[in-house]
Amino acid sequence: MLDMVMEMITGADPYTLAAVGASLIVAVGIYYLVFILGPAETKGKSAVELGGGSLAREQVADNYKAYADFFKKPKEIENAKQVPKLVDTFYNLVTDIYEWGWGQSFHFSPAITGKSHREETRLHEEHVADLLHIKPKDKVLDAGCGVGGPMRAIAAHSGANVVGITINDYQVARARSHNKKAGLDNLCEVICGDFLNMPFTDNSFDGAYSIEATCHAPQLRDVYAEIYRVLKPGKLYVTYEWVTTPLYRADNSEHVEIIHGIEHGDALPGLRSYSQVVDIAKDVGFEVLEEKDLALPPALPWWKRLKMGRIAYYRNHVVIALLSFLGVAPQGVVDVHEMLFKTAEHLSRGGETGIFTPMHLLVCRKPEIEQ
Ligand SMILES: C=C(CC[C@@H](C)[C@H]1CC[C@H]2C3=CC[C@H]4[C@H](C)[C@@H](O)CC[C@]4(C)[C@H]3CC[C@]12C)C(C)C
Ligand SMILES: C[S@@+](CC[C@H](N)C(=O)[O-])C[C@H]1O[C@@H](n2cnc3c(N)ncnc32)[C@H](O)[C@@H]1O
Repeated sequence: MLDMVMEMITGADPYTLAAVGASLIVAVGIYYLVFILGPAETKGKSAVELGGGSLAREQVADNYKAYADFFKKPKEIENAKQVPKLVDTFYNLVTDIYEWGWGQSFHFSPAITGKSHREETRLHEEHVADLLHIKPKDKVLDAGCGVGGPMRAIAAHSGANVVGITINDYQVARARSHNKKAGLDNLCEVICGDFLNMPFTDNSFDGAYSIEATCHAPQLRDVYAEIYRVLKPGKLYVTYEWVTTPLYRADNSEHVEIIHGIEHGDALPGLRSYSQVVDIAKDVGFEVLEEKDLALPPALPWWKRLKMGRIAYYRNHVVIALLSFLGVAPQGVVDVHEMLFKTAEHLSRGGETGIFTPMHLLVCRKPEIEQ
């Protein structure tokens, strides 16, 4: 075999040799970009597998257009009833890219010196379990569970049974497969449904949490009321909320532009302020035991990783554009990636200016005796 190759090489004219050499270099370069260098953090997804979730590949471009048009003016969304459907579309479009470029937990965490992104994420998730005081055999709700990164950490840390709900059926399939691989499918269950109208009986959970998910609700009151309904009296609900902080000024055009950019790139029907979320929690009947922006010092910037990743995102963009050009990735994925690229910029600016936080903590209790 080797003899044959040597003969081909020594017998070939210099032009053929140069062409073969150049093709080899390009092929090795593409392989290196896509498979070796890969994304910022590869977690069970490779670039060649990027798709549109439950959408057929030819539907991706049109769905992106429908999404982008709908969330153009988030604060003026006329038909709030359509929001969950468009949020579902959003997660069909972004779930693969999130897993590929971020990991299995779709949220931010305070940076911690000397800790990896994975460790910071796990600690931020275990904090929820600790605040809930949950124990083995408890039944806990994860409202807006994504592909289940937090549920696995919380189940493993506490031994409790976690039931997750997400509007997106592609995420259900991903979460179930990850649960099985992690050997946690005995503790973690995932269903597809709307957290504004959950298929669970009243007073049936020993605890509930939501991590960076209720911001997708057109009316926060509706999701809080549902969580209140399914919680047993005396039990706790912990949430990490996306909100504007006291530093946000509605008459500052830069602030307005940043918040609008965050809403548009993250399927949000209008961000709420930190004080609104507390008022709404109290309004639906919760006692608010603790309220705190976990992003404030001494916590280190949650947006650090987002900002530091910029070079990797350029590289990801090249990889996605190439795969789309070759017909491997569906049409429209490049636009989705570009939208995420822009939202990363808006999120970082929201963090740097201090006008936005993705981790406004609320610890709420459903009273033993309802008022
Ligand atoms: C809570 C929500 C999602 C929070 C984050 C998990 C995601 C918000 C923005 C996302 C990303 C932005 C840039 C992408 C980058 C261009 C790409 O190359 C790799 C993936 C990103 C880093 C992506 C990863 C997930 C986010 C950080 C919302 C939606 C309420
Ligand atoms: C940013 S992801 C966070 C996922 C998960 N909490 C995590 O931290 O990895 C938001 C999640 O909320 C879910 N979600 C949004 N609106 C929903 C709705 N109306 N009903 C159920 N889930 C919803 C999305 O499907 C997604 O899983």
